[in-house]
Amino acid sequence: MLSLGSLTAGYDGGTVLHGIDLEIPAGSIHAVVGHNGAGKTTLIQTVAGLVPVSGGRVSVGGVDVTRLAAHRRARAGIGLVPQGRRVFPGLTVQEHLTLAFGRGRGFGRRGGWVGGGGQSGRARGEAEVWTPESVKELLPRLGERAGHRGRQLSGGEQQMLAIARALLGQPRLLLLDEPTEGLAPLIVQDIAALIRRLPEHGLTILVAAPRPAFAASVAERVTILVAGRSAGEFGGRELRERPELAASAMWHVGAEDATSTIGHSVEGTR
Ligand SMILES: Nc1ncnc2c1ncn2[C@@H]1O[C@H](COP(=O)(O)OP(=O)(O)OP(=O)(O)O)[C@@H](O)[C@H]1O
Repeated sequence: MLSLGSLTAGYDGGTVLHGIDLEIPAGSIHAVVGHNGAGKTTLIQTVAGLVPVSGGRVSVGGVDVTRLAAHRRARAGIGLVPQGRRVFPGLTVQEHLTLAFGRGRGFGRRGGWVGGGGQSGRARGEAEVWTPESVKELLPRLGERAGHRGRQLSGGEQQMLAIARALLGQPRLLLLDEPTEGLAPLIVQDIAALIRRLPEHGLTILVAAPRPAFAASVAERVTILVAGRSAGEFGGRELRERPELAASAMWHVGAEDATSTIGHSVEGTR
């Protein structure tokens, strides 16, 4: 579904991602883990089309979208839940949902790769078409809070609203950037349970998270990012059973030259 090949990207100030390779099958959950500044947000935003690619390729559903602008990727079915949630403090939950639904109408149904490479205008394969009502069924708390304004919501409720808003863009690939940032442990479990259920609704997920334990609790596969490079890919189950594998990959490549030590550190931890 999502395929990154030798992806290099960054900002005017310099390259942040150095040759990332990643394959995420349709309907699966993949997490990318790393310390602050490792490049998780840059990776998510590069897939969303918000950070320019300087080398390599991004393809979704077999179609190369490397040169496609962000708004066209959104229309084609790439949804983003940004870091920090970006909920409007003065708008109610219902207003957020209504606006997102209006904006997302027709999203996810255009672009060659949607619906298994169908033609423009063709309906999306089996992925769900979300409405404000159906996202409130998925997230009953939002129904209970429909009349509350953004600023009255807890951090967990704001995160649910941010996810609901992205779903109303009718994505098939959903990118989540640090969805548990600043949340209490019990709420983190709720968000994890929610993310695990999303593939049942036809979604493929890429989630960025600082903590390997959270990543391993939601994802089938976990990539460890160190200084903009992959320092290893593990099974979620493998990391749940042997959390030291992630710690080792994250810490062995530190002050030393990342390029020369990554291969060694990954080999040494398997
Ligand atoms: N808009 C920007 N312009 C220039 N450099 C940036 C920009 N955003 C991030 N960077 C740099 O890119 C590198 C990777 O940052 P990024 O935010 O992708 O990391 P991260 O893993 O998401 O970290 P965090 O957990 O702190 O969000 C850092 O060195 C950062 O300073």
